[in-house]
This record gives sequence, structure tokens and C-alpha cells, in this order.
Amino acid sequence: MSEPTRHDGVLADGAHDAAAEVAAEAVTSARPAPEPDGRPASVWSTGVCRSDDGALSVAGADLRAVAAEHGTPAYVVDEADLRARARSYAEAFAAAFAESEGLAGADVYYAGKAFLSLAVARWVHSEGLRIDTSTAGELAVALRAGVPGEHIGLHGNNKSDEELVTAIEHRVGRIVVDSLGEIERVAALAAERGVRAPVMVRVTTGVHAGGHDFIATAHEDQKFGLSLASGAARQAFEEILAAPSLNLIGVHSHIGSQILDLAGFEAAARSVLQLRAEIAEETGHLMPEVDLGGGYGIRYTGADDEPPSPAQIATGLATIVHAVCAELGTEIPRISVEPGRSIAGPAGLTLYRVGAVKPVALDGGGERLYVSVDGGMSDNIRPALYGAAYTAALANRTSAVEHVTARVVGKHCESGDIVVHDVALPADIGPGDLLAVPATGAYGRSMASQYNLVPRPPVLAVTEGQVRPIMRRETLEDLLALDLG
Ligand SMILES: Cc1ncc(COP(=O)(O)O)c(C=O)c1O
Ligand SMILES: N[C@@H](CCCC[NH3+])C(=O)O
Repeated sequence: MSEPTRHDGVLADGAHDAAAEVAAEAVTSARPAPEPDGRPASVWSTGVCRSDDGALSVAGADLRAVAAEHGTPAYVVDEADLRARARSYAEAFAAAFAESEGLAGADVYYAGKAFLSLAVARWVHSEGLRIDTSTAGELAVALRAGVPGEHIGLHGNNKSDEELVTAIEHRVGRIVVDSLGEIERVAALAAERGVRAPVMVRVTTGVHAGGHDFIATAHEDQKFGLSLASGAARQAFEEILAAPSLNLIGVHSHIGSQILDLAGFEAAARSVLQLRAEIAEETGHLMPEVDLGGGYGIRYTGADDEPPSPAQIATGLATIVHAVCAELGTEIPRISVEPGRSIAGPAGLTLYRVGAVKPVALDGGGERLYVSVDGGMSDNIRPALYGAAYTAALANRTSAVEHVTARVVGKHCESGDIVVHDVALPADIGPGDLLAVPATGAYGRSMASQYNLVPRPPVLAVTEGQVRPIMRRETLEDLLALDLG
């Protein structure tokens, strides 16, 4: 087994088996969270500051006051930061794919799976983005938020009839077909309603990217998409073209998530553009659109690489699309992308209250301080699921005492209930302190559970010092109400 390395927010190969080795190494390498610096590439949202008395604030709201009023744990979202990230994608893709440059324009779909609520759907849509959904729940939120059907896409490797009917009846802009059996179902449901449904085909290009197998999606042996190598993708195009109630608008490729290097996207773009040209030659149908998926990485700890900016991503993709279409002699398609994490992730942090603190002696010598907080794997499953790395900082004060190697753990009945594997925290951290974990805006609340019957935390939006819950805290009454006895 290869040596695991913690990078890009996830542990690569063999993460769980080799966790102990990594833990031992980390005793010497734990580092404190970087201080907020207002840069978009920071682990903190741009509105996070530390005031003179040592407390962290988000967009002008002091986190001590936030905790006092709304309780902990809580997800705190910097609305201006999230909106600015959405806007910079819209602007960067509009500029890089400007029709005046001979390109056919671009659409940015916000991947709702990262975190979707009515407020977030409205924010990103008002900043010029469309919304990518993959379940009836995400579709319902996008529609309830007032996003027109034509600005919504529907994904899913196992869509229900209910999901397909909702999508068709609301005239969504695209249904991304993910299996051969789905084609017939969409065709029949669209025909029954007398409509021609716009569909794309999700293909697996074989480009392997993303730090952990669970978040890489374009290799052969996994559940998403139709394989180019096996011929399933080609069969899908033929079947769609033969169905009068389907309109084949494009080809889709999503290679994985938390990717910091643009090379994989460029390789996938080349592959799908070639496929589009071949399909055009074989069938006479040149698909007008190509979707290159999402997956752009963010900083989680400060030790990770600098992520590419939306402008770098857009210009990188525009260059490759332009070059490949010129080589192939095909018209340039309209391009779309589906970033989620890189819009919502850095805009959010999780605020916890510290409880039990325990020094634990380590086998190889040395000590680790176990700092328990009032949440854990129910509000952030990523460390347990992917070995994802995070960092944490005291949020209510600073401390001049020495920093020690610490592990932030949750309150669940699992030893893998880890919030931050290794971080240097002040030795005097204790019960009552507040701890902020940055970069939890994506795949935190959206993957939260009620494990151990712990109610899910609220999501608090902060805008110019004003704090507004955009999702309320669950209560014990909510949990009891589900139980029919
Ligand atoms: C089809 C598709 N599009 C977009 C995304 C969003 O990815 P990310 O949040 O990493 O940008 C995902 C998740 O990986 C996905 O499966
Ligand atoms: N939930 C994942 C990414 C999911 C990818 C969706 N295909 C994460 O937290 O990194």
C-alpha cells in the first residue's frame, strides 16, 4: 500500500489503515490555523477578522455574541463572500467565453449538493448562476426559491419517476442522463406530456482526479456516467437521437472533486470535445453544449496548495476549448461548469463550544491534547469519510501560552469522530472556549446527520454585521416528532 499523504483536504490511498502512522507523524507537524487575511484563497472567508481583544468576527459579527445568541454548534456563512465567489465565476466565464471572441458563451451552474437552502439558491441565482440539482429535495428548494426551470439542471444516477416528472413539468434546462435505462423512461415521461425534454449524457472519460477514491468520478469502476471505453456512451447518444421526445443538447463530464490542478479538466475537455466531433460525423448532430462539471478545490488547512481562481479556471478552459475545436474543425459549443465547494466552502465556518479537554500520552512518546467540542461527525462527516484535513482556531480570545499538538473531536460514540486530526492549539484551551473550524461551508450541513440523535445545527448568514438564521437549529422535539412510537 502506498504511503498516505494528507493533502488537498483529503487523505489519499489507504487512509484508514494507515491513520495511526499519519497520527504519529502529525505530533511533530501540527501547526496552528493561519490567521484571517481577507484573501479569497485563505482558509477563512474574506469577512473574517480578529479584533484587538482577540475574538474572531465574521462580516462584523463577533462570534462570542453569535454563540451567546444562537448557541453552538452553528454553521456561520459570510453572505458577501459567498455571493462574491458566485459573481466571480459568472463574470470570469462570461469574459473568457464571450461570444465576441468567437466562443459560444458559458453558463455556471452552482452545484446544490455542496449546500442548498432557499437563501443560497436566491443569492447565487441573483449573482447570475444557474442551479445544478440531483434530487427531488434540491429541485424543490431551487424551484421554491423562484429559480426558473430553464435555469435548473437535474443530475442523478438513480432518478425516480417523481424527480423526472418534476423536472419535465417545470421545463428544466437539462436532464443529465446517467444510465441507458433512464433514456427510455425520460422519453416516455416527456412524450406523455407532449414535450421534448432537453438531455445531456454524462460520460466517464477515464480521467482520474481528486484526492480520494470516493470523490473521483470519471474512472471506470464506479457508479456514475456512461463509459466511453465500453461503448455505453455511444449507445446512449444513438438512442437519444432516435427518440422524438428527447432533444440531445450536450455531453457532460465531471471528473471529481477537490481538484487543485487544472490538467485533469483540460484532458477531460479534450476527450469530450473529440467525442462530440465523432458523434457529429457519425450522426450529423453536432451537440450545441458541453458541460465540464465542477470539482475545483479550496484551501482547508493553509498548508494545502493555492487553489486556482475562477478567472484562471475560465481562461484555462477557454484556451483548451478553443484549441481543440480549431484542431477538430468543429464549431465551439456553449460551455457550462458546475462548481459547488469552491463557492460555498470557503464562505462558511463551524463554531463550536469546547467541553472536555484531555491530555493523552502517545505510544511513541509525546502527548496529544484531545479537545472535545459540542458537535462532531454529525455536522462534518468529511474527516471520518475521507480522512479530510481541517484546521481550527480559538474564536473567543487569543492566548500567549505555548501551542501544543491537539486533536479536535466530537461528542459521538465513535473513536473516528474527529473534527480536526492535528492542529496546534494554545495549551490553556479549556471548557467554555469557542473554536472556529474554517472552510466548512460546503458538504458540512448538506451531509449532516442526526447520529446519536444529535439535532442538526442552524446555518446563520451574516451580512454587514447582521446575523440571520437561514436554516434553523433542529430541536429534540423535531427528533421526537419523527418517532411514531
Ligand atoms: C455532477 C457533479 N457536478 C458538480 C459537482 C460539484 O463538485 P464540487 O463541489 O467539488 O465543485 C459534483 C460533485 O462532485 C458532481 O457530482
Ligand atoms: N461530498 C464530497 C464531494 C462529493 C462529490 C459529489 N460527486 C466532499 O465532501 O468532498
